[in-house]
Amino acid sequence: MKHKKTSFLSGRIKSVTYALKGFYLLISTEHSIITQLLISGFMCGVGFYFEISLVEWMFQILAIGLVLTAESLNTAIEAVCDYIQPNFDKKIGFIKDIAAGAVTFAALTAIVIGAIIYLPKIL
Ligand SMILES: Nc1ncnc2c1ncn2[C@@H]1O[C@H](COP(=O)(O)OP(=O)(O)OP(=O)(O)O)[C@@H](O)[C@H]1O
Repeated sequence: MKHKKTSFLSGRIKSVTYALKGFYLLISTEHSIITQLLISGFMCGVGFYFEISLVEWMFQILAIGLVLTAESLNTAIEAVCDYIQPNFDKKIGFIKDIAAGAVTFAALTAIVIGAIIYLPKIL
């Protein structure tokens, strides 16, 4: 699809506007993202409770960002799949499964980071 030629600056501003629109759509309509945000908020509360260090906060925030990013990309892949093939299709099932697998990678990483931060404080 051809777009009208825009200047570098207005092109960048438009891109940021679309990205913010996507961000708003994710946090306001996608249940998986809302669930992850609630878990992230809870983990931040736990972080304040245990008064974790600056470095621990940095790792926790990185882990949260990693999971939210993976979940968001998975949501986008699911949306593309549902758009191009709304009916049952083995290949679509495979694509959705591996996209969900990517979220599992991120979630496992976050769990390990959480364990490294909190287990010594609990045990
Ligand atoms: N069109 C399809 N054809 C074949 N298998 C599908 C199809 N749609 C979904 N599946 C299977 O169902 C699983 C869940 O798909 P779905 O799109 O419901 O993801 P979800 O993670 O449950 O979605 P949500 O993020 O909305 O909760 C997929 O991983 C895949 O195995």
